Amino acid sequence: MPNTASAPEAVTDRELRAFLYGLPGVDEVGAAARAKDLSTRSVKTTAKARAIDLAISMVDLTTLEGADTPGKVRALCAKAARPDPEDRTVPSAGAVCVYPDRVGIAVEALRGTGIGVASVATAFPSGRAPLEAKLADTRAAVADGASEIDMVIDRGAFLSGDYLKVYEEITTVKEACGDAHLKVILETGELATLDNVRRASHLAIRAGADFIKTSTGKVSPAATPPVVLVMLEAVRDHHRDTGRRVGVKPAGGIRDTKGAIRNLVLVNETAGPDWLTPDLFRIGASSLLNDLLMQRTRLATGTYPGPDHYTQD
Ligand SMILES: O=C[C@H](O)COP(=O)(O)O
Repeated sequence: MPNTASAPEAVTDRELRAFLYGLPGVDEVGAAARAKDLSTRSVKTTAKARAIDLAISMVDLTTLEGADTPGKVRALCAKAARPDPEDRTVPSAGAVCVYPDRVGIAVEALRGTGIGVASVATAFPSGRAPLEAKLADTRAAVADGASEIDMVIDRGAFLSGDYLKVYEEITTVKEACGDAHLKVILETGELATLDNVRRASHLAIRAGADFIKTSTGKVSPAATPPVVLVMLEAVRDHHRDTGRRVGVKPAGGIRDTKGAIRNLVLVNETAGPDWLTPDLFRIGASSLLNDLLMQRTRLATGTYPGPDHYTQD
C-alpha cells in the first residue's frame, strides 16, 4: 500500500462547500445502467483463475462481532496467512480486520507473515462519540500494531451539511494514525444519494484518505455496484487532477466469487488496471474467502471440494 501521507491542506467552510457543490452531479439512472452492464460481463477460464487469485490477495479478512474471542481472531489470522493449508499456491489475504482491542492478538498471530492488521476505529460502526474518544481508539489500535485504520465518517454531520466538521475529523484522525494508512468509511447506505457518495468520496480524499471504503458491513445496502462505480470515478478523477492514487475498498455483503469478480471488472473499466493491486483495491469481507477457494478448486479440478474441506471464515 503506497504511503500517500502528505499534510492535508487547511480549508475554510466556504472553500469546501464550493469544492463539493462544484462537483458534477451523478446521473443515477446512467450510473445504475453502467454498473449493471459491467456487472454482467463474464470472465472465464484463465482470466477467471487469475481474477480469483487476485481477489483472494485483496480480501481484508474481517471479524467484527461483539463475540470475537482471541481464539477466533487467531484462527482468522491463520486462514489469512494460509487460506488453504493443503495448497501452497493459494495467495495469502490482503489483511486481517478486527476491533481495536483485538489488534494485539492479530499482530502476534501474523508476525513474520507480512500480512498487516487493519482495525476499525473512531467508535465503529456508528461514529457517535466525542472526537477525543475516537482519537484514543485510533491511537490504541496503532500502538498495538495496526498498520491500517478503518475510520467511519460522521454521517450526521455530513447529512446536515457540516462538511468542515467531517473534513477536520478525518485530518485529525489521519494525524493520529502516524505511519498507519487510513481508510475512510463513508457508510454509503446512509448517504441516500449518489451525489452524496461522490461528495463524501472527494471530501475524504481531499482530507488525506489513503483509501475510501463503502460500508461498515452493519448497514444495508452496502457495496452496491453503482456506489462502487461512483467511488472509483472519484479516485480516477483525483488521480487525473493531482497525480495521487487513492485506493477503494467495497465492504459489506460481498459473499461470493461472482460478487468479487464483478468488483474487479468495475475497477478495471473505471479506475483502470493500475488499481488491480491490493495496494489500491481491497474487498472487506467476513465470509467471501471460502467461496473463492471453492471456485478456485472447481476451476482447477472440475469438482467442488466437500463442505468440510475449509475452515469456517
Ligand atoms: O469491513 C468489512 C465488513 O464488516 C464485512 O462485511 P460482511 O460481514 O458483510 O462481509
